[in-house]
Amino acid sequence: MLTADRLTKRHGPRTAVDGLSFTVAPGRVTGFLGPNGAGKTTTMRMFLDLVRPTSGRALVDGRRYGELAWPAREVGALLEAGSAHPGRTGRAHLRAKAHVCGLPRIRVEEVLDEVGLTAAAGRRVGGYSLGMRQRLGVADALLADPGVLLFDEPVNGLDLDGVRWMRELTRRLADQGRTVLVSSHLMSEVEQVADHLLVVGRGRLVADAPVQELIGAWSHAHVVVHSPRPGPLRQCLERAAGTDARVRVETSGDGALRVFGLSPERVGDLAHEAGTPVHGLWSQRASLEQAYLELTENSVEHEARTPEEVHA
Ligand SMILES: Nc1ncnc2c1ncn2[C@@H]1O[C@H](COP(=O)(O)OP(=O)(O)OP(=O)(O)O)[C@@H](O)[C@H]1O
Repeated sequence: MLTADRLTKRHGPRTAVDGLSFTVAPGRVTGFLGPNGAGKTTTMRMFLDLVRPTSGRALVDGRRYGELAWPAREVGALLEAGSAHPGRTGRAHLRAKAHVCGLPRIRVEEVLDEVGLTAAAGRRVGGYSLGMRQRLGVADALLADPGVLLFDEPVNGLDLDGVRWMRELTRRLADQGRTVLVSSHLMSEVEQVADHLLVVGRGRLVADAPVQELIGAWSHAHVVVHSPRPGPLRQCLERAAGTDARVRVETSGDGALRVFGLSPERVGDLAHEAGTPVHGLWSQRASLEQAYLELTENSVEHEARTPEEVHA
């Protein structure tokens, strides 16, 4: 379990992390989502005592990292590819860490096998591809079999096979009952692997909810209607909406009308009643990615909100 309690980090006048409070529960993958510069890396580093909070607390199983009896056995992290010395072999890098942690050498072979690096373990890290370095970073994180894992942008630079492998691995680790926090700046990426999402923008928490709940609340449908006479059609739709605040009509760049709060059937019937020709009419779902971009773009003005509040 990870707990951020009013966690704040300032660099001079710049606030990187601004009063974040959340918990990350075991047994599920929690996506830590936000655009570049939102404060994800800084937050993760505060859990590992690599960055000292200006105020607030970052706790691993209720304690600060520095207070953990066996930190490496309690929390593992993949922060950036390339932290291993380029002149060392992958195996030597892991053996050195195993030695420090008091682990048997056989454990090194186990994790090498788990991340698919056994064949390359005797080669120098300097010659590894980015994907191989990511795998070595994961092996390093898993070496002491920790219950808590922090992965910062783990799929950056990976090819399709590597991305799939990383997804399956994070799922497996969560299914084993571990606490898994995975950061990304892409909704499309975390959406596929996370059970729960923490969304940050400009250092502040803007959403904290299960992925399914966010999909339900953010992917609002609307009707797109093309007419050679959009003006009269718009007037007729707005008249029919009356005082119903859920109904909204917008004109998009290509002249089509976007109608929120009415079914496609109702829009078709209203156009027919008004005698306006319709050249196209369909129902469309706004993507979760789009909703996320809108939410984080304006995040500086917002407090953390539930999905219902986001679209209220
Ligand atoms: N040591 C530092 N000194 C000054 N500013 C910093 C420092 N570390 C981070 N920042 C700033 O704090 C903000 C948050 O950075 P952080 O790296 O945590 O964001 P991020 O969400 O991980 O983004 P990215 O995906 O780009 O790494 C950014 O504006 C960054 O420039």
